[in-house]
Amino acid sequence: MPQKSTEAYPYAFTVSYVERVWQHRWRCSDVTFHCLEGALCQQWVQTIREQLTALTSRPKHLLVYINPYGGKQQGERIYEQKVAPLFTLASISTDVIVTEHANHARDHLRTEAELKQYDGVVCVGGDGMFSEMVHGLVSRTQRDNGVDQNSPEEKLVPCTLRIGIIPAGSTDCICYATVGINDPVTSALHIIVGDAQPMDVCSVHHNNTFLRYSVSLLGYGFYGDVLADSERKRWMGPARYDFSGFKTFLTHHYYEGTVSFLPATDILGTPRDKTRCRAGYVLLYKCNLSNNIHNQLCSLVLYPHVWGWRVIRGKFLAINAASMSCACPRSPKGLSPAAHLADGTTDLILVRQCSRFNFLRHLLRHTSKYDQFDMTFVEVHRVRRFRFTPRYCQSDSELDLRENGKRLFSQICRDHPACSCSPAYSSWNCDGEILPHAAIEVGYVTTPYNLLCKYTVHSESIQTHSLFPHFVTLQPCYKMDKIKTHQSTHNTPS
Ligand SMILES: Nc1ncnc2c1ncn2[C@@H]1O[C@H](COP(=O)(O)OP(=O)(O)OP(=O)(O)O)[C@@H](O)[C@H]1O
Repeated sequence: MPQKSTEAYPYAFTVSYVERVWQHRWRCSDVTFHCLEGALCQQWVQTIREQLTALTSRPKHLLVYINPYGGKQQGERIYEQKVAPLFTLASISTDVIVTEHANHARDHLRTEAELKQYDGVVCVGGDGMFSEMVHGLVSRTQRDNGVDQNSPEEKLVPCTLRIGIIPAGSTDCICYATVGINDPVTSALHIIVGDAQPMDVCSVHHNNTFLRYSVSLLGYGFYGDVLADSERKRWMGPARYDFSGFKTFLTHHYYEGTVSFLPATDILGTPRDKTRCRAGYVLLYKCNLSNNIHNQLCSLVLYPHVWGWRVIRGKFLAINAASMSCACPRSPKGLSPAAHLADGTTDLILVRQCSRFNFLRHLLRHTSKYDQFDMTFVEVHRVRRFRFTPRYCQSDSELDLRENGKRLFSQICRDHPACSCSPAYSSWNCDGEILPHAAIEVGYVTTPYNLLCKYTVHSESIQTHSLFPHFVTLQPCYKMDKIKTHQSTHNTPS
């Protein structure tokens, strides 16, 4: 600000706000307002403070878990340098726990954490850390409410606490699919402004025993085999996924079994919709419905009339259940581009036995804008529940798919000599973890918690550099000589 104006308006205050700088990337900017009178300045500060305090959706106290070993092992640095300063600016107090071992966050949330004192729980890490938090929080909520987690018939009780994720992992698919970008600052700003997005969770069972929750991808066949192989090659770092992916593609194993599912027949959207919705239901985007109508529609689809179970037997290269789009930087539209985050369904994608060339075409569709499901050997169903039973039933001694891959393979070939090329079982990849059973039942897809993030639905209509009505924080009222000078901005409260 020119020296003359500074003298004319000696009082000032600075407002920080969130700015969209490029597509889904957000940044914090600030603007300084200059006043003639100290009292007027103080009045402005006071009023804006009151407005900010009245915003109940914003978190004030957060519990933060940092995985120091996720991704490129930058979790602590990312938090200290990029996230903590923003939380401080927004007057958010935090309790920070740097995890010391796998499942530290899960067990702490499940048993010790004093959850009542927090407005949300945030993890700094990848999808594995996020899954730990989901397991800790959802398990604790079900236990506190007397829900039997082992029963696939039971619907999950919602958690009151919200969950946030700061991307610091290898793939960060959940962050990408919900925020639209893997950027720690953008995620921190979504958390600060209190954006929240309900999310579906599937509970996975075997013989009426709870195995795990899934929020993104349950994959048998191709994605299970890729994960199982890549786990044995951890020493290769992130390159292991490419290596194992290529190897699994070449082996081209198919698996026989029976898929039974309960179709979600009464909902309006389908997995082949062209439009995208990251806020629960597609009509919000298509017809610009008001939030009220959107909420009514969401509750409508949560209490549906359901038709009977359908059964499909066959030989499958892949069976995938996508509870969200599963978009990631490599597959910007994801495995099921039109999947909704919170409509109580999952998109069940069946890829039947086909030639390698056709399977390659199918995989390449994940990276293109063309319809993923427009192939004769691919079918997709929006379902509320499903089961899978492999053709050759397992005995319990054969179940340790994680560690005994080779032993299992030879055992299977012994037991099933007709099988000369494909093993009888694959593994289930459940959000990046291998399940110990091939026969599974997925309970009702429910929406038990809110994610502190949001993939803005009307993104196309918002101009870059637009000012969001979210004041992040307010600097105190200073005399002009105490604040930093902003040459480019000159705002004067009237
Ligand atoms: N202190 C720790 N030491 C070892 N392992 C940990 C620790 N804290 C968390 N973990 C485990 O590390 C696993 C991987 O972490 P995370 O998901 O953060 O990173 P990633 O696997 O690199 O990323 P992504 O899941 O996005 O590919 C998690 O399953 C978690 O259980």
